[in-house]
Amino acid sequence: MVRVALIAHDDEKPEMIDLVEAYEGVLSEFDLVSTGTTGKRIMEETDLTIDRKQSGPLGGDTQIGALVAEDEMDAIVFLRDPLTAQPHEPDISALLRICDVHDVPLATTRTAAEYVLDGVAADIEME
Ligand SMILES: O=C(CO)COP(=O)(O)O
Repeated sequence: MVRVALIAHDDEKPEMIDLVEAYEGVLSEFDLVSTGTTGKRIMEETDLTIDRKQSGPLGGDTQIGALVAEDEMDAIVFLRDPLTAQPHEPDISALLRICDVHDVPLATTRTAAEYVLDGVAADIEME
């Protein structure tokens, strides 16, 4: 099954909820993983089931990075807040880097996320 991670910083969580509601049908076909609070919010607002890792500042990005390193992730949607410093910036950078290393598609904005999710869904349909 296709495995997709959903992560959003606090200021981006409303955008993530809006995106997930628009793509709920597509996302319901995927095996979803998320950082703690993002996953909690998504499950409160939708019928999706998500494997919630730790909250980002407590290691959630690192846990998802480990899945990328083990070639267990197919795509990452990470709606980052570009205007606010995060205490766990090293973990965030490490996740972005390991996605580059393993060539895992990573979207950090709403529009990029739509392209990535549409692409992953199209790949499934072609199989
Ligand atoms: O901080 C995050 C990603 O770096 C997101 O963590 P939460 O989903 O727990 O808010």
